[in-house]
Amino acid sequence: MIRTHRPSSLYSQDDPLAFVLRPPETETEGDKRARLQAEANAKNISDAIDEELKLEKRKYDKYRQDVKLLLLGQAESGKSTLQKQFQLMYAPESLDKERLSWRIVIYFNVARSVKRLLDVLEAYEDNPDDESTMAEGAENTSNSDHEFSRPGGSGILLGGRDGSPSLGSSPHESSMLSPESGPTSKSHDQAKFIATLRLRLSPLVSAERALAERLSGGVQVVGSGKGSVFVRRGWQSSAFGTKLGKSRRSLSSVGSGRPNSRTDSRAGTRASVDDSASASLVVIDEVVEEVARILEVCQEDIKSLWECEAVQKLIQQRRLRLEEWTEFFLSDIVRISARGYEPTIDDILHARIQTMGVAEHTFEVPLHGKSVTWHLFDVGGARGQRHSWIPYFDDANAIIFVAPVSAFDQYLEEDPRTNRIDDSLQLFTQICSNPLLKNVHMVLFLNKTDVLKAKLESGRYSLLPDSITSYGDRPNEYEAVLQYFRSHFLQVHRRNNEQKRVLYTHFTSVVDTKTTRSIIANVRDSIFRGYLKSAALV
Ligand SMILES: Nc1nc2c(ncn2[C@@H]2O[C@H](COP(=O)(O)OP(=O)(O)OP(=O)(O)O)[C@@H](O)[C@H]2O)c(=O)[nH]1
Ligand SMILES: [Mg+2]
Repeated sequence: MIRTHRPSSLYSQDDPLAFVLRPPETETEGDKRARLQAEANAKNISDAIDEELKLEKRKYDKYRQDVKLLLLGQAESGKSTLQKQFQLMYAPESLDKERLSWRIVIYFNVARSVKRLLDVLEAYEDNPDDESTMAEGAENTSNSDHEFSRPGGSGILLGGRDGSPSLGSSPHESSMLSPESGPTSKSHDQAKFIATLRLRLSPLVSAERALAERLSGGVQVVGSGKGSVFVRRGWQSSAFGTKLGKSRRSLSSVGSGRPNSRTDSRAGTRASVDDSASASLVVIDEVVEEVARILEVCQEDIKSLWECEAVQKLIQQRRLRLEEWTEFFLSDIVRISARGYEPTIDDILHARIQTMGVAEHTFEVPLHGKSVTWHLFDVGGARGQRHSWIPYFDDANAIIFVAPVSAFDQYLEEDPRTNRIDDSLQLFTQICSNPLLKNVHMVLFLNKTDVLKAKLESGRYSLLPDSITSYGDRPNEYEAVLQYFRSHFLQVHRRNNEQKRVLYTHFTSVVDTKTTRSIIANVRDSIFRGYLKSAALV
């Protein structure tokens, strides 16, 4: 019946394709065999392609059902540290296997911190009365007009109003130099002491550049802060795959800027490396071994530098502001410099290296006796990195936005005019209002609460109206400050919440494994509730 409605040519008894493809009448037996063989080969290839497509489709269908979680937030907010906590919880053996490869990062953190202390002392020696004498990374005093700026760039960040600190007086220093009494000879001896330390520590300071190059594979990221070192996912295996006995690289051979080919070629692409695979290499690197030897020799000098009165006084006066990891590693330098040192999990959680692009980590997370694959996307948070987040917005199920509440007195490394809390609020506004993310489960981590607490308890920091314009007459106490910052973030969310979605907020210190574990479990459950609903499994 249907036939009658169709053009007659379609109902021809002869298949036109078969007609064209039919063998020539002159085909010999040999030709026929060859033709049949070619047809069989073509069919095999076609079947293989079909199978591959089916596999891809299955993978894609599964990927669609997996949980995709983005960790977003500005640089240094704690995203990668949170990723390590996920790894510790759901793939602990992979973090354990990576343990040795973290040595280079920790050594780099130590070398850079030592260099920084020496730079500050030098600047200070040259100009002891200049309150703006501070090292790189110290706060900028100028021209921001946001809520968290200091009115008129006043001295809240500078401190140091009670005269010039005197240099040096650690036990090691006294025993070395036996300073004479009297201010002139003391300051002379102290200057000599610092000069001696500078000389003794020069191999470590020189090694800093070599370590940076080794870590970054010579890749320089423009516009992302002074001297920052970025790594991609998988750096543990790709950057230090040189095993002893094969093409050794020593301190003297680095500095050529030779890029690591894998690190380079993947720029702008998704970097996805299986955790267990990347971690299984035993990494022995000549550069690292040489730095380990230098550290072993220098440990007492580093300790003296760290404990010396000049440094401690500059810290007290907030003329020298140190990052969390500097304090953590220098306070424990003897352990870290010991022969055969292996980083602990706590060391790994405190180690600092900037993330480049977007790094995907995959975990199997248990759910009702089964397991669901979670893809965790840890992004680089510096301004120059943020463009790379966007391709991941499309199919994200959940976001953890990490905002460091301790950063109220800090400015972006990549833009010293922007206060870090302001930047976090602006970024959070963009995330909350992004139409691609309107159905995403949103979690906010107000992080580095331990650092905030320590700052406030030191009595050296204040949020009173002279430092933050809208703080009003609230008390300068931890709880009040936390609630104040929380209310700012909640307000941003409320103003950009047409979908009436819930915002789950947590006060966190993601270097603290115990508390972070229970927060992760909480976040996992809330994400799963949404996941089950959307997967129509309940
Ligand atoms: N004390 C303390 N230190 C923290 C906390 N969270 C992160 N850190 C430290 O802050 C430094 C920066 O943390 P990362 O996790 O590398 O920051 P990130 O957000 O991944 O930074 P980018 O990769 O540059 O975007 C590391 O040395 C961490 O150990 C915290 O809650 N408390
Ligand atoms: Mg990171």
